[in-house]
Amino acid sequence: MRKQISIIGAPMDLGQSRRGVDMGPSAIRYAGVVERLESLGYTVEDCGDISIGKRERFEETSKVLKNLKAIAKACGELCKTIETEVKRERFPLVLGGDHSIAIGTLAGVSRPYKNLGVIWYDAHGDLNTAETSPSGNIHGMPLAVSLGYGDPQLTSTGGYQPKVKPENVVIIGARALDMGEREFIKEKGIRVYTMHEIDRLGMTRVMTETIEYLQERTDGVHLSLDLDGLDPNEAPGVGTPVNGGITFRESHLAMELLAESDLLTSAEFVEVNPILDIQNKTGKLAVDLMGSLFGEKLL
Ligand SMILES: NC(=[NH2+])NCCC[C@H](N)C(=O)O
Ligand SMILES: [Mn+2]
Ligand SMILES: [Mn+2]
Repeated sequence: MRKQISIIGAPMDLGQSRRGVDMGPSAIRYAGVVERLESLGYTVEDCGDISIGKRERFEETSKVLKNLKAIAKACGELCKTIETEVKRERFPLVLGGDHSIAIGTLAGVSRPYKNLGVIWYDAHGDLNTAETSPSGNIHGMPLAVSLGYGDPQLTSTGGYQPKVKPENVVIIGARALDMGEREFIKEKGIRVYTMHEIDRLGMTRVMTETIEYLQERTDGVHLSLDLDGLDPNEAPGVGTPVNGGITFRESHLAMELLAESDLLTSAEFVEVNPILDIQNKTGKLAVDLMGSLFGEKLL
């Protein structure tokens, strides 16, 4: 992986209804992300936070795409910031914020690649559109948007689409998929390791298969890690917790195997909500996982 990391905060909370996730980037910084990565030999530049435009929250226009305009605008800005860092040949590490920011992240990281791979580490598929969403919350839609499905104000982020092809996506940790998402997955042939496969095959095999699969077909890989992919016992500070999740150990193993593969070209850690958290446990967990992802060894 590139030895120079650019940290970009995206304090977004408009993609869902629980306040506080906009403080996620601060919580991750307090947990010592910069020092942790520097201790591993990286040069780290904290680019600060992009601006989100909270006041537009009140210009509610649609119940099926809540805060659409403000989210589209912020994602456009995030995309531009990331593109600048990519041009500087730095590794973009984005801190969320709710998962709707992935629309901007993927728009920002994907342009140089013909076949960007995406690992979506999440309890959810985030494959809804306005038609299938049970909530109208855009944080349940960013993967669909990045595949080219959804409102044009979102899919057009960065001025090109799609950002990712369905065959280059691997979802890991899924255990709460809406009906429309299940159909979408089958129709598009997206590779998914649900909790069932993680239990059955073990994380080593899940990650080995994922890495081999992406190595064969992609020219860069983005990790989009939603902290709710982990079990709520390990990650209590998330807005949409789902029981029966990936453990702390399994997640560290997954990060270590990714580090070993040297496959990643960008990453983001999202949905850390300090208001719902217990003494920043989830923020600290995010930094611990980053440690493993960037090559920390036990011995
Ligand atoms: N990034 C997330 N935590 N997404 C949760 C999405 C929950 C549900 N599928 C919805 O569309 O509302
Ligand atoms: Mn999720
Ligand atoms: Mn998510």
